[in-house]
Amino acid sequence: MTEIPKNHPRYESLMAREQIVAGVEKGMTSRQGLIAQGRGEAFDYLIGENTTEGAAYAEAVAVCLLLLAENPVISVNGNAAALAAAELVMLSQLTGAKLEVNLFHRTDERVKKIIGELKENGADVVLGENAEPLLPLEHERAKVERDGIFDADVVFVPLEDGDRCQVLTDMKKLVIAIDLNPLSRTAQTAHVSIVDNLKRALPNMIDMIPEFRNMNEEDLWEIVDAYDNNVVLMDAIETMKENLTAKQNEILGIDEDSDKNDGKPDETGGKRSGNDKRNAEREEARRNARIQRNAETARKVMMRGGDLMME
Ligand SMILES: Nc1ncnc2c1ncn2[C@@H]1O[C@H](COP(=O)(O)OP(=O)(O)OP(=O)(O)O)[C@@H](O)[C@H]1O
Ligand SMILES: CC(C)(COP(=O)(O)O)[C@@H](O)C(=O)O
Ligand code: BAL
Repeated sequence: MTEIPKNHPRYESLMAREQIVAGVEKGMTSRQGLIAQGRGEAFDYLIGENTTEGAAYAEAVAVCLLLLAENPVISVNGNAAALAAAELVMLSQLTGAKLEVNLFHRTDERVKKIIGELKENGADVVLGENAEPLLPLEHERAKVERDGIFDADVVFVPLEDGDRCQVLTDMKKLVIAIDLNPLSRTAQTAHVSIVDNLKRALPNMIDMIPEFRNMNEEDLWEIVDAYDNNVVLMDAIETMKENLTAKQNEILGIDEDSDKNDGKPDETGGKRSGNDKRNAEREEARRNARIQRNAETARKVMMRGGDLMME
């Protein structure tokens, strides 16, 4: 393993690479997983390598859904096991969700190794070894356990493929996905698409659990019902556009802050101008508008999900 100094500007991302490489060396992660991580990194760069407001919102709704579900299952693949085995186990213990290994590049050996890794991190039972081809798919992701993904009402699929995501939603399950690519078929198909790095999303979700754990079901449903996945996807794409525009302006030497100083000191001791204040107000208004739009259109998407669950 290459020693990565903690003060390296790309520390987190380089460490994740080391984890994925270690996962391949242990026989848990596929070599294709290295490429998938690279695609994720590219989108992470565009989103600013931070959890956006929209992603945090999706993470909160995902926690509510996992707490509401009767038979929630967390689907684990080779990348997720390499990046966050301990967090997956913790999330399963805190929400009562089962863990099931489900692989695209499936081999019995990899399934066993991933189960072993989850157990080493404290998991008691991990499904996946007795999977049968129960999903209408012509590849290995069709193999699921009857008591696990097949019977689940909510399936949490960190790093998922669009095909299975579609099939699971067709089976009237609620699907939560983590995918840094808001354009992927997975992100577009899931009911809750968390456009965030798996390594940030899982700890965030674990931290949120105490906030929601003692809420009654009605209040949790209210949060879920008010959610609109389209707003979250739009927000992720908008953030990427804004980041690209800011970089473009930087290259062009356009100083967005040039006319902002009118001499008023801000809380950091610097200067804060009327323009600056107006920009902050505009940003606030824009954020409120997004949330407003969200509230207005939310019911359509998640109520539909809620109805499906009731059927
Ligand atoms: N660490 C990570 N955190 C979050 N997302 C990630 C991470 N690593 C990879 N991804 C995303 O996971 C996805 C996994 O790759 P995969 O090849 O299955 O997607 P895909 O074929 O593009 O999916 P789809 O069928 O949904 O269009 C990629 O879209 C990538 O952006
Ligand atoms: C590499 C991976 C993201 C995961 O593969 P597995 O661990 O076999 O489910 C796969 O979905 C792919 O896109 O190639
Ligand atoms: N994204 C293609 C393979 C899979 O994840 O199922």
